[in-house]
Amino acid sequence: MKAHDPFKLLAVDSDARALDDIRDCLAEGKLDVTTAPSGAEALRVLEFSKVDLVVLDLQIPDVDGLSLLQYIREHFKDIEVIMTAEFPTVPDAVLAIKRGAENLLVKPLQPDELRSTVNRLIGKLSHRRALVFECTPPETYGLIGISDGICNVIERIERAAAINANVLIHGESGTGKELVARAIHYGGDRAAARFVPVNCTAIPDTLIESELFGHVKGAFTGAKDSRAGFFQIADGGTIFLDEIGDASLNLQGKLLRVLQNKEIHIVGSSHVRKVDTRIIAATHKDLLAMVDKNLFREDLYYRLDVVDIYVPPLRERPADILPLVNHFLNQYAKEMGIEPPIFTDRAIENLKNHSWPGNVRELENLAQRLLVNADSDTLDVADLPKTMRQGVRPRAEGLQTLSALEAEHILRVLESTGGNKTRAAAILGIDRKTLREKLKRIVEIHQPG
Ligand SMILES: Nc1ncnc2c1ncn2[C@@H]1O[C@H](COP(=O)(O)OP(=O)(O)OP(=O)(O)O)[C@@H](O)[C@H]1O
Repeated sequence: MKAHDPFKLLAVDSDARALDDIRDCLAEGKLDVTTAPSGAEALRVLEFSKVDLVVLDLQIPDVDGLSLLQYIREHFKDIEVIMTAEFPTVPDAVLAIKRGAENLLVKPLQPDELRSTVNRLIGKLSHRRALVFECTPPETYGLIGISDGICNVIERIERAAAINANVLIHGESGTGKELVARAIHYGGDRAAARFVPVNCTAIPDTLIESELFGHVKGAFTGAKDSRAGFFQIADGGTIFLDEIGDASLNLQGKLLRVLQNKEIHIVGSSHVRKVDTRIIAATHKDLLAMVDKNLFREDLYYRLDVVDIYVPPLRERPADILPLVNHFLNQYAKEMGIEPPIFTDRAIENLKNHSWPGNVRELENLAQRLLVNADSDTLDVADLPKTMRQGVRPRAEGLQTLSALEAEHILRVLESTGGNKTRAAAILGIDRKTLREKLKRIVEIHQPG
């Protein structure tokens, strides 16, 4: 989508004459008007195309207009809605406004009133669209850091944003891969269309096609309504395939086919549909090693790896630690309405010596925790978590057993993920079950008696 594309208005009314009136009244504006005679048809339009504005009658035959309004609010939060009704009651009008409608207009519609309400909303939508285009972050794309590592990443983002090729981002968990993907999307000419993050580990094998390509009503048992898939939602925009290294071979095959043909089969429909979707994928795994072991398709790898961006771990760019921690302290202090505290030199030294297994995510969580617990305007070593208090670890004396070292590392990683076991397992390179067993053993060892 471009900044000057017309806005799309969907008029929903069971009365064909009312729909004609709306179309006639708004024909001259900066609008592309579509109509739907029922709620079901309206849902289909909403899910398969990018609508900006809906004029929705309260009394449509197959669904309560107020419920449809609520559905639109929950699923398409950027869409503006104007309700219409022939004999609206005061509670209806109050509920419509409460559920987020701009206005409730009484039928028969007065052309001047409809036009002025629509124009007001177009003003709002234009402003929002301009913000999307103008707010494209200039030099750093929202990435904080001064190290050579992060400067190199920013340079690669700029190059990737200027073209339309697929991108593969790799780096440890929490290094900022999703932030990089967003920067590429919002820094390029797809910024006005959607950025759709998809976690490849979260799609059950049985639902892959319907999740990716959508389905029509009745396509399978339980498909009560038509639903758009990720590729339709991201048409004109970008799909961010997170954890692509965990995609099943089945999912890899389906993705490869869309990348090759640039078209999708909506489940239950006999039509194919062209899609124009950019793919940015990310992983913390070594995909080439997986290709060697036949765990990742080589043809898919080369389709994704057109532009390659590596985000280094935080321990390899210690120069970024202070700017990052100060950025998060300022951000959260502002939200809490307090002055951000300042680190002592000793505390800064300890932050730099920490290995940051959870990377920037760990540092962000730490900043938040420090602020919540802060009881003075300085932060010293004693305020840091236990694992960061020693500074440089003792090397010769106080040597630990391998299992004690493992336990310490596991607990440190868990702390960095805020207790999230799935993420901790991913960072540690083990599955959740193994992590659970190891934790059980750690608890047993540390139990008194
Ligand atoms: N350079 C940076 N500047 C500012 N914030 C950052 C930076 N890098 C990461 N972050 C923040 O750190 C958090 C984790 O980043 P993100 O989710 O992008 O990491 P990721 O590599 O995609 O992690 P995962 O692989 O676990 O999904 C986010 O809140 C992100 O905004």
